[in-house]
Amino acid sequence: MTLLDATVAAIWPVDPVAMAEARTRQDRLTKPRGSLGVLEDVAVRLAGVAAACPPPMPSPVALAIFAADHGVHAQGVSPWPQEVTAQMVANFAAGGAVANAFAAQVGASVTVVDVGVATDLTPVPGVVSRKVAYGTADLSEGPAMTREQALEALSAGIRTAGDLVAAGNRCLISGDMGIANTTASAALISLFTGRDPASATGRGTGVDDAMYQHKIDVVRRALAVNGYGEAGAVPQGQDSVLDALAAVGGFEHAAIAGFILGGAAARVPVILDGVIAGAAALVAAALAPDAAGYCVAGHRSAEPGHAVALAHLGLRPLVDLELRLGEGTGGLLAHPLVSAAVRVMHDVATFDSAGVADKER
Ligand SMILES: Cc1cc2ncn([C@H]3O[C@H](COP(=O)(O)O)[C@@H](O)[C@H]3O)c2cc1C
Ligand SMILES: O=C(O)c1cccnc1
Repeated sequence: MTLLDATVAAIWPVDPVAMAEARTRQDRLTKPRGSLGVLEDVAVRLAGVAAACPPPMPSPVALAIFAADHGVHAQGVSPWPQEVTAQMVANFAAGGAVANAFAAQVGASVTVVDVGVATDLTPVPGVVSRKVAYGTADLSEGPAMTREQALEALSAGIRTAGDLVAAGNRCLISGDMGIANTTASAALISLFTGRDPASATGRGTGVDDAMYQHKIDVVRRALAVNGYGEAGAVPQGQDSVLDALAAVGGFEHAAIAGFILGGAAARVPVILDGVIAGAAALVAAALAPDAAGYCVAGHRSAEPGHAVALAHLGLRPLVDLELRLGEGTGGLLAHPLVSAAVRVMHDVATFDSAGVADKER
């Protein structure tokens, strides 16, 4: 049995009994019923994740940033040079990126994992090496990776989640770094939702109008060249899903999909970041439909494909601040909201215990 098979087999639906208990408890707390809006749903979901009411506080919390490079960069789909991936990895390890600042603000640890950066990062201290290859092949000319490589990158994510949970973490946040990865994200989202590439593709780090049209064409070509040009080709079954991921994904997408599966198998919530995480979550849910229940959508990115992915997954984003950075920044910002939602379940008195009169029925 592969690590992926064992992980998928360990994923159960979120617990309906704990969720019903949590919903009942919400209604007994000293507040008008439903007055905490979406936060009540978050608390109920976390009860289902942990199969416990109240659920444990989502801390300690760990961010994992998965970094990789993309052959499709050669098509001119990003205004930034590919070397920025490796340079930003060094920046994460040195504590100098926005993700580090937000992580410090919310008390999250930061783990940086090289799953496929195009340069040798072994000399960089503080980077975990789970490198599958030195970047993917160009997805607009053929498969970005082999099925074996996709499986290896998925396993890297599963192992990272397993290590972080074994170290005592009770909440995981996904992060990404990979110049040109919004192109692979668009291709995955288009492929797994059946939506046209034009509605799944965004401007990433800020391409101009001409480059944006070209980027949509590249995504279209990627789907066609890999045999997904026809509508209704949404993959079903593990081998088909792995082949689709291998065809148009990135190593960090595969790793984040594995990270989600690893969190779900351990009954630990995974707060998703932006469009890269959204694309990866589609892959995770295609491999194990129950995994989506373990995810909280941290935010909605400015990338149009992100909303498409979240709608397909049935996830409602908690924060909408027009962020378009990645790294885990949107997931980190949502963590205090998730914590507050759960703390309510622990700390707030019930009408009975506090002697507060309930409204007349
Ligand atoms: C300095 C810098 C820091 C970043 N941190 C995250 N990204 C984000 O932007 C990249 C995707 O955008 P595109 O597909 O347009 O290349 C990814 O690396 C993503 O993590 C960054 C990008 C840059 C330039
Ligand atoms: O949605 C994101 O996370 C995102 C958007 C643009 C560039 N990088 C990441």
